[in-house]
Amino acid sequence: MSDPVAAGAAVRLKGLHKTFGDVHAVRGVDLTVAPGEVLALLGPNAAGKTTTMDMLLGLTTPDQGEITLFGRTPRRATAEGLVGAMLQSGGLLDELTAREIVQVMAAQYPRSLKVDDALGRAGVDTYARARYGGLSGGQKQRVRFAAALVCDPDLLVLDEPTVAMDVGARAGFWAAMREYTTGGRTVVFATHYLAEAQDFADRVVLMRRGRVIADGSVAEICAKVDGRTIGAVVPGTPADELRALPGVASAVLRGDRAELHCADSDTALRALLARAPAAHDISVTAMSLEDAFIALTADEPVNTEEGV
Ligand SMILES: Nc1ncnc2c1ncn2[C@@H]1O[C@H](COP(=O)(O)OP(=O)(O)OP(=O)(O)O)[C@@H](O)[C@H]1O
Repeated sequence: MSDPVAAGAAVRLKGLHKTFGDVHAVRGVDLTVAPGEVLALLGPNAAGKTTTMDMLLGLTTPDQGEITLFGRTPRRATAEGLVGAMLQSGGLLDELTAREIVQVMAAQYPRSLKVDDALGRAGVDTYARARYGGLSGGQKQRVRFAAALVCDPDLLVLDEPTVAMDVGARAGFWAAMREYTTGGRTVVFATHYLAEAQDFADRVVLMRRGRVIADGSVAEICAKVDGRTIGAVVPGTPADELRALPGVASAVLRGDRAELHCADSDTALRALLARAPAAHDISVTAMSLEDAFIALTADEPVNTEEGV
């Protein structure tokens, strides 16, 4: 490894490919994650996020490519307790209590947090003695989080960690994550909640059809998509006239309030004020992460399981 960043990387994926029958799920993913980085993996359904994470953790073998975690194989890094994971798949034993599950996990590692500490950080204290099988979906997620944390890992890998959590549980989860990352630890998480990526990630990697199509900070990803949105109250101006203004790509009118999506917002704003001099309450905003996500994955069928 000649690249010093790659040499000291928490995660290094090089030329990863994975095929399931006819489905080429991951098609040449290269990714280096520095220690201390919090990386959100985004993409539509079937983009290859879970397959990439499973390979990263050594749960699935790539057809091609190399994976190292802190310079070790995934298996070795996991055995040394450097990696904690919270995955969509893999059930925990329904008969055990939350506390027993975390105890079993802790016993497998050379160093670990105190079980009560992990339970407390994950917000499980109040139902630690309840059987796992009897817990709600969001409560189970938090037990999984405690189980991932207990080895006191340097890298946490989380696949849609807040699925099934209510608003309060989700806020508690991210507060615990902030505490965990304060010490410079690394997190790779996949999510469909773009606000979580926006609020929590240092870096966003956008996947589509098995490839990385954008990689950067939220601001950098948003800047990949040209355009801005102009909002304004425009009394008596028909939508078709707004749509026809130079610089405007599309327009939505709700009552007198217009939202103009613009390829060239300077030109559009001048034209708007010329056409509707009474326009007021004007705002010009950059693309949100959601706008960028939709634009960059635009021809992707929504909610399909097709990967080819
Ligand atoms: N074990 C498997 N057997 C067959 N096909 C699989 C398997 N695992 C994944 N796939 C396929 O690989 C593609 C990528 O799936 P993957 O779960 O990695 O996507 P994802 O980005 O995590 O999607 P989602 O957001 O829906 O969780 C999909 O087409 C999926 O059907």
